[in-house]
Amino acid sequence: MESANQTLEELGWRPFFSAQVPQTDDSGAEPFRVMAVHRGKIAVAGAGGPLDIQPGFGDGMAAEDHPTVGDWVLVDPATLQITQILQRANLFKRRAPGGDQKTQLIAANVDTLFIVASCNQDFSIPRLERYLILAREVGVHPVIILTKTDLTDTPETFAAAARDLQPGLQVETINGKDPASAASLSDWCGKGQTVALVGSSGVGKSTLVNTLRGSDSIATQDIRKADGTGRHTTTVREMHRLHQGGWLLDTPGMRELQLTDVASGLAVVFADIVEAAERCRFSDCAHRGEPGCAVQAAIADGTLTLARLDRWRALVAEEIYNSASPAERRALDRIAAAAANKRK
Ligand SMILES: Nc1nc2c(ncn2[C@@H]2O[C@H](COP(=O)(O)OP(=O)(O)OP(=O)(O)O)[C@@H](O)[C@H]2O)c(=O)[nH]1
Ligand SMILES: [Zn+2]
Repeated sequence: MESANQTLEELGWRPFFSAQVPQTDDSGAEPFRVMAVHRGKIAVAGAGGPLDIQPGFGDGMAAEDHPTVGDWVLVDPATLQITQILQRANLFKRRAPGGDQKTQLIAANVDTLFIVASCNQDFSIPRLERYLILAREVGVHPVIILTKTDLTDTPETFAAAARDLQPGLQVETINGKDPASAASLSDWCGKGQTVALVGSSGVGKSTLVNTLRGSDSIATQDIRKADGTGRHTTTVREMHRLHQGGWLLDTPGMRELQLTDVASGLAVVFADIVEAAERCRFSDCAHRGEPGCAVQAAIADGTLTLARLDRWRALVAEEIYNSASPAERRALDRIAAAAANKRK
């Protein structure tokens, strides 16, 4: 069992969570971390070791009131029931596929989001920007990981372009196949640390995961092959132990997260444009040539590029669309179709 013999601190326990447990609580409920959510049971781990508990907590309540992997919960040792989900430091969720707007929880309490991209023709600033917006929206610390440094003579050019995205942004360049190179990520992968990773197909996420999990990942695979139970297929979401003692939350849902409802993340990543727009003469300025436009002024003096303004416009339009209800979307589709007809 991956989670055997961990102290609470090693599981990621910290003052943010302990402050939520009343000192005078005589219910006897103890903190556990949700390690995996299977179809028929929830695997948790606490100071006394791992435990399987029955699902059911939160039934009939909103999606957010259900436990998800990474959560800290209080469990009554007598009944083995969850009595409370502690307030989350952050929560990754998405709209369930299909038009019914249902929310699916992906992961909770992630310390660091690795945004993975590669140093080659796939490197894309707009794509990195989208993941950064997601990180800011969720409130998780982002670190940009640029893989495949061994395939380029100029990894620093890629790193510099990424660092330009936001002041103070952490950017690491690595060869994901080389454990010594990936060791530069230790700060975020040590005991008690929880990481998750996103990035498009082929950038080297699986490779990096295998390197970070080290012998554990090989051991786990071998066990799964040997017992042939196929239990992996019944696991919905799971925390994986990293070689350096941290935890990785890695699921397809996590890797493929899309932007939805990220208005505040957008405002943080494009704070320069938002701040300039506040200085425009007209409060409804479209920044398309109006007099007294501070955004156009920023472009003129070189502090803002037109390309960045265009990316912001496209993301704002997308955010409006994605956050709209199905009826609003149909209206937006009609407006777009009418505009396209006019241009013809
Ligand atoms: N040279 C080199 N190759 C790498 C590196 N990282 C990954 N690769 C290779 O790139 C290819 C894609 O890597 P994956 O780890 O499968 O990429 P992924 O992001 O998991 O892709 P998906 O599973 O499609 O999401 C594989 O052939 C890897 O061996 C690296 O740092 N250097
Ligand atoms: Zn303006």
